[in-house]
Amino acid sequence: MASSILAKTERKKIVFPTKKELSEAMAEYTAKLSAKFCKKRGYFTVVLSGGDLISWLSELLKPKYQESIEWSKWHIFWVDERVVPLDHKDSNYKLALDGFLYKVPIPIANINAIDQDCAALGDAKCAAQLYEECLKRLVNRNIIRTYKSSGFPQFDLQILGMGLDGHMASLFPEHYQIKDKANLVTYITDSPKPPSKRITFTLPVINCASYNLMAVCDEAPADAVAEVFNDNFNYPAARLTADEEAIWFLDQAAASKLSSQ
Ligand SMILES: O=C(O)[C@H](O)[C@@H](O)[C@H](O)[C@H](O)COP(=O)(O)O
Repeated sequence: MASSILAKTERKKIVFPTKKELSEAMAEYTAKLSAKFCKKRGYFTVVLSGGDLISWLSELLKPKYQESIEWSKWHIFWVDERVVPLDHKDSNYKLALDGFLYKVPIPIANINAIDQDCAALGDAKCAAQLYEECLKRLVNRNIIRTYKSSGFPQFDLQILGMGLDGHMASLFPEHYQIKDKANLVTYITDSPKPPSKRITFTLPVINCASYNLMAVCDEAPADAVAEVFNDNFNYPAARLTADEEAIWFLDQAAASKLSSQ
């Protein structure tokens, strides 16, 4: 069902001189979309991943955003999560909570973590199934929109990072999860990036989002960035599209291997 409903947009990019400017732009981008969606539908659905970008998002803690953003209308999700107890240092939920979410007035009921029992037991399959059910419940309550008439969840903004091997979310090269078009959420128990057990949105769900912002900094991922911009689809991140806009925010170092900047 999913391949026919995949959203398609051109891949865009903006290169920033430094990480600081990139994180300021990321906060501004997020705040503008928050205003747009809160006005339009009274909700803003935001999907986070793990990694460095959470620290870049702390720009949103600045007073101008603290005061202007309608935090009570935000609903938070994770594009991927490590299946570890929610208070474990490897948990993406804990990372975002400590780094940013605790410090803004988003109602706790709007923060959609994976099931804590599955997480504590390290049961990735169960965690993926329950997270998919959670998405479906929120679709039924009209908090998450659906992409056209497909029934696929459509998030307002998804903020992603990319690994050195070109993975995004927990969709890794040469792992079957990248081909899953039947489920909304799937799982992996042999992730090349530790920890090994994770859940992840599938590619159709990722690409149905209205706005996908991929943020990559530093020299280490520069080769992978160049592969993506050469359309090397063995790199999962090269498959990122969106309904409205799929945009890459790069710092100068991450963009250093691109043929044109
Ligand atoms: O939980 C995770 O590991 C991720 O969601 C993963 O997809 C991450 O976003 C990239 O690996 C980039 O991570 P860094 O920013 O740490 O390089």
